[in-house]
Amino acid sequence: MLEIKNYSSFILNDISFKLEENENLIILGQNGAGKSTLAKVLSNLINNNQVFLDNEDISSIDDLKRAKFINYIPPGLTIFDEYITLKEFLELSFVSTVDNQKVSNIISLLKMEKLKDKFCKSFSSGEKQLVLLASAIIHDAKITIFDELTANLDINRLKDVYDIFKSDLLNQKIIITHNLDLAYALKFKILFLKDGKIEFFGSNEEFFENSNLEKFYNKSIQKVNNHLVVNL
Ligand SMILES: Nc1ncnc2c1ncn2[C@@H]1O[C@H](COP(=O)(O)OP(=O)(O)OP(=O)(O)O)[C@@H](O)[C@H]1O
Repeated sequence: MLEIKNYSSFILNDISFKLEENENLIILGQNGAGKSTLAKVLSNLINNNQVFLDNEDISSIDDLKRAKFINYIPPGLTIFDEYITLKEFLELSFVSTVDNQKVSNIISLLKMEKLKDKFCKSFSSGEKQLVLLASAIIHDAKITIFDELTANLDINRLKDVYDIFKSDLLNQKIIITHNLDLAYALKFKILFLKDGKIEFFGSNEEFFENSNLEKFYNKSIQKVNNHLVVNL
């Protein structure tokens, strides 16, 4: 169980919520609402004493154990080594012993065989996001937080990632996204942030009722015959 209690800062305002074991969450909200900041608080990249994993303050857990518990995947891949290949990068993603078979399996799962021995620095933005996903699967944390993982993916890749999110390949997931079709299709619980405050925390079904869509997105999106329609 993951819990945050009364967290406030100059960006976030009195944040409290609880996620049960293996309950997945989607975090929505406008640009600058505080989604990435909340993710960094939850993973203790922004140090605090208000986040608890199974009632244990995560700031008191040693770094290695915390890395196994919660993994924050940033929106972009930062590569410090110009000459690191995909295969080498993934080998570094293991928290403990490297399993080369697992690396090969993930590379074929994500259809990245052609990139295996190429330098990550040369990858396109979508490919870099797939590297981040592959790394998260290998890392295999109890909770993985994805910050805009799908922003640069084509529709086929988006479907692949959707299938992975729906599968048991990863444990508990927290997904920050601006893609409402993805959020709607995943059916995970929703947290909506506005100006650093939680405006909604509840079921996917309730969030995507037309009355809530109007409240949170004005008239720019509507549900018609169970499909989301954007009005630009
Ligand atoms: N280190 C910082 N110092 C000062 N202000 C910051 C810092 N980090 C974030 N902010 C501000 O806090 C607000 C929330 O930022 P955050 O990145 O959490 O938003 P977000 O909801 O993830 O936005 P987006 O959807 O655009 O990625 C923004 O106005 C941002 O400028």
